[in-house]
Formats: sequence, C-alpha cells, structure tokens
Amino acid sequence: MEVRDCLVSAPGKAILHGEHAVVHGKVALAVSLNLRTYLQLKARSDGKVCINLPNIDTFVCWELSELKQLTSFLSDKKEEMQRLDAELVKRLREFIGVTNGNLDSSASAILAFLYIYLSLFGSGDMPSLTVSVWSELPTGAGLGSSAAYSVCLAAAFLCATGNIPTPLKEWEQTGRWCQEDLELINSWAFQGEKIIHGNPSGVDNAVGTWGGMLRFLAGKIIPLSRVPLLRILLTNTKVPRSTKVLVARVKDKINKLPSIMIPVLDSVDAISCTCEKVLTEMTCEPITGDHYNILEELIDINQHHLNVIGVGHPSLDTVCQVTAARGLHSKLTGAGGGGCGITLLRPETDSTTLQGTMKDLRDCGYDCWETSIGGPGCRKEDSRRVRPLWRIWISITVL
Ligand SMILES: Nc1ncnc2c1ncn2[C@@H]1O[C@H](COP(=O)(O)OP(=O)(O)OP(=O)(O)O)[C@@H](O)[C@H]1O
Ligand SMILES: C[C@@](O)(CCO)CC(=O)[O-]
Ligand SMILES: [Mg+2]
Repeated sequence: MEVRDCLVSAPGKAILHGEHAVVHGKVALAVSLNLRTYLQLKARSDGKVCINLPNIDTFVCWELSELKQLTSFLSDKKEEMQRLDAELVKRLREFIGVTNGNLDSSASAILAFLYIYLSLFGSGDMPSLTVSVWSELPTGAGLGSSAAYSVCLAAAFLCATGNIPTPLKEWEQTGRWCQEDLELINSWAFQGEKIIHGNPSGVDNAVGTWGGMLRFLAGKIIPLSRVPLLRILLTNTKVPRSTKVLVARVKDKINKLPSIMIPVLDSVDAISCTCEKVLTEMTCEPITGDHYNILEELIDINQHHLNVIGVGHPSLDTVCQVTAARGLHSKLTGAGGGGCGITLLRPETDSTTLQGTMKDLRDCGYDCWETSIGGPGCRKEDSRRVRPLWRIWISITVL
C-alpha cells in the first residue's frame, strides 16, 4: 500500500484547574498553548517502517515483514476501540523487549506509535513509511507533550488510511477537519495516551485535538468560546517526572485514605467551576481587580490541594515563593512532581515586574516565558513548510 505524504501539527496545553481530580470524574479547565508538535509522514518504497523522534533521541527502523508477524490475530476492530487491545499491547511489549515495569520515554513513544500504526493498518495492506516528529514543547513537563504526540500520530495515520480527508487545498497553508473527523482523531489519540499514561482522563488529547479553552468532565468536552485574554507566565523547573507514575500515586492515596482525599477532589472540582464562572463574568462585564483577586485565590488554594494529594515538588514551591515575592500567584500545571508551573499575570503587571520575576526564576535554573493561550487544535500543515519548520525547531533547541 502506498500512502500520501503529509505534515500535521497539534498544540500543547496548560491546565488552569482540575489536574488529577479530572481522572476521578471532576471538572478540569484546560487551554491550548502556542507551542506545537509537528509530525511528517513520508512514504517509502523499501519495505521499512521508520520513526525519528529527535526530542527523545529515538531513531528506529523495522522491516514490514517483522511487523506483519505481530498482526496475525488482528481483526478489523475499529468500532470497539474504546478499550486498549490488551493482547496487542502484550505482543508489542514483548516485541520491543519490555515485559514488566514502567516504560521509559523512548519505549512509551515507540509503543504508542506501533499500537496506532498496527491497529489502523494491521488488518490490511501495511505501508512502508517514515514518521518524523519534532516539538516546541518540553517533553514530560506538564504541557501535554504526550497528547500532542498522540494526536499527531492519530491524525497522520487516519489521513494515510483515507479514514479522514486530507483537508488542505493547494493554496492553503493549514487546514482543519470537521467535527466528526476530529472526534475520530481524538479517540485514537486517547489510545496513544492510554499507552503513555496508563489511566488518562482524556483532557489533554481533547485540547490537542480541538484547541482553545475547554471544560472537561468525565469524557464530556465543552468548548468555552467566550473567554477573557489571560496573560500567563510558564515556568519549566526542568525536574523530570512521569505523568503515569504520578497518576498511579494519586490513585493509591485515594484508595488508602478515601475519606480524606475525596473531599479534596471535590474542592478542586468547586475551584474549576468557580474559575469558569469568573472567566465567563469577565467576558460580559467590565473586568475588575476583584475578578483577578478571586482567580489568584483559586490558584493558591488549588496549589495547596495539589500538595496535599502528593503531586507537589520543592521546585514548584520555589516557583510559588519567587513569584509571590513579586505579588504574583502560581500553581503547578499538568501532572506536577516537577515539570511546569503557571503564573497568572494581571493586566497591570508591568514589564519591570515581569522581567524581574523572569530573572529570579531563571536564576533558580528554570526556563520561563510568557505564553499566548488558545492556539488552534490539530491541523494539516503545508508540507512545503517542513524545511522552515525544521529550521525553527533546530534554532530553538540550539538556543
Ligand atoms: N516530541 C515527542 N517525541 C516523541 N515522544 C514524545 C514527544 N513528546 C512526548 N513524547 C512521549 O510522551 C512522554 C511524556 O509524557 P508525559 O505524559 O509523562 O508528559 P507530558 O505529556 O509532557 O506532561 P502532562 O501529561 O503532565 O501534560 C515522553 O516520555 C514520550 O514517551
Ligand atoms: C494529571 C492529569 O490530570 C493531567 C496531565 O496533564 C492526567 C490526566 O488528566 O490524564
Ligand atoms: Mg502527558
């Protein structure tokens, strides 16, 4: 089978409120970032399947004949893809040589790639191709890098199988899919997230697919179309952590101390709902200092809750202390345990305060930058732009 070349991208995300609680059926508010992951799919004619993942230093090729041996039991299971195919996962783990324990970065990314590739192509004619992925997002730092990766894999393979159209017209630089196609992309990306995360809520892949700001509750995605323009400072503490490990740790704690932990999750739920209400008010009445005071208070309370549920880290406490010294309020974002924090900037936060805060954070060894939120969801990019995009990526990583 010959596939058409394509280039797709998906954004990372920041969770304003509701990380971890969302895994246990509570509300989360999340927003896309202007940092994206790009995936280029190129057909080959030498019977190999190759993957280049420069962000995690992973470059692998397989013979199609090796991969075909893994598919002998596969049927056309597309309609029952809500659950992971445990037999396929087991075979793939054996194939890549990790039969027990948690997977490292490289093994998780390879497993997600092979799972989606074999699920979509394995029951038919399997194409020889190269997939190259590069990202502006820090990997494993709370900004949804795994979801952006999974969304890109899903979108590119679904385009390649012809399950969704290749939406780009000749004169367009980017193109999006219709709602039904986005739902299909999102459901396959969720499978990738399950491989990487273990027990994801689905909020990260939903933001990577649709972009913008959304409210997520038990798999239900409600886009928030009217939201105020928030200024957010992102800080990457560079402390490595794994979302899978942290999500499992929280689950253990809830099982061990349910009467203590469940009220905390309920309070996080109320924080997300109150935040949503305040954000909505800010779009239909003049924005006042009081709105920001409440948003800041919610950030502080949630950060304490996240420490209580065991996903804080001294580096994140430092972010909170350094920003508080300048009158700013911060919390961790994503799975915590290190990774990134977000700081809410007020409209009146002047550049002296901002520059001073950024300098203090950089002096702690962290990366930080002001970000714009609400970027577009996954989309098809013009393949002719691949060279400039690679160049931008290389210059970012070299800097
Ligand atoms: N650009 C990429 N190339 C290949 N694999 C990637 C890439 N980005 C992420 N991954 C995969 O996702 C894993 C990181 O996922 P993880 O869920 O732990 O962090 P995150 O998604 O960045 O943070 P969070 O889930 O808290 O938002 C990596 O170890 C790797 O397996
Ligand atoms: C920690 C978590 O709530 C957010 C990770 O970005 C996990 C999830 O929702 O899948
Ligand atoms: Mg993730």
